[in-house]
Amino acid sequence: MSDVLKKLAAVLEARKGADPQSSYVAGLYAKGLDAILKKVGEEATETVLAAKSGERAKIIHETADLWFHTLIMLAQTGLKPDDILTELDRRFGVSGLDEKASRQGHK
Ligand SMILES: N=c1c2ncn([C@@H]3O[C@H](COP(=O)(O)OP(=O)(O)OP(=O)(O)O)[C@@H](O)[C@H]3O)c2ncn1[C@@H]1O[C@H](COP(=O)(O)O)[C@@H](O)[C@H]1O
Repeated sequence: MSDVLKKLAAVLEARKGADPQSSYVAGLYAKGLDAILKKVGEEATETVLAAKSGERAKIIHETADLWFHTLIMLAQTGLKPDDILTELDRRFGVSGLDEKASRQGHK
């Protein structure tokens, strides 16, 4: 799968030292965690409405906005996408689905 999450997370880290006037992300950091969480909440609502509309392009656009703002939230709280991917990977392993998937792959 694409490593865009990792690349984007690196850009978001770099924006921590940027002028808030020069960058949307730096501007959000400057406003603080509450402002970031407000955006996450708004984007989550917009994603739900998009899914209800059933419009594929809208769902993709709003989910991208939600993921993007979630990545900013993670950066602000000292976390990286890998922390979440590791947790999902662990759950996948616990469910036994990875073993089943690899067995099917070897059929
Ligand atoms: N992926 C994104 C991205 N997705 C969404 N957005 C911004 O997130 C905001 C989404 O807010 P809304 O949907 O509410 O739309 P809006 O009404 O225009 O925004 P608001 O006025 O409500 O803030 C918009 O301003 C978008 O421009 C993004 N801004 C930046 N990026 C990436 O982040 C990187 C760093 O961005 P800068 O910090 O701006 O350089 C860039 O290189 C891009 O790759």
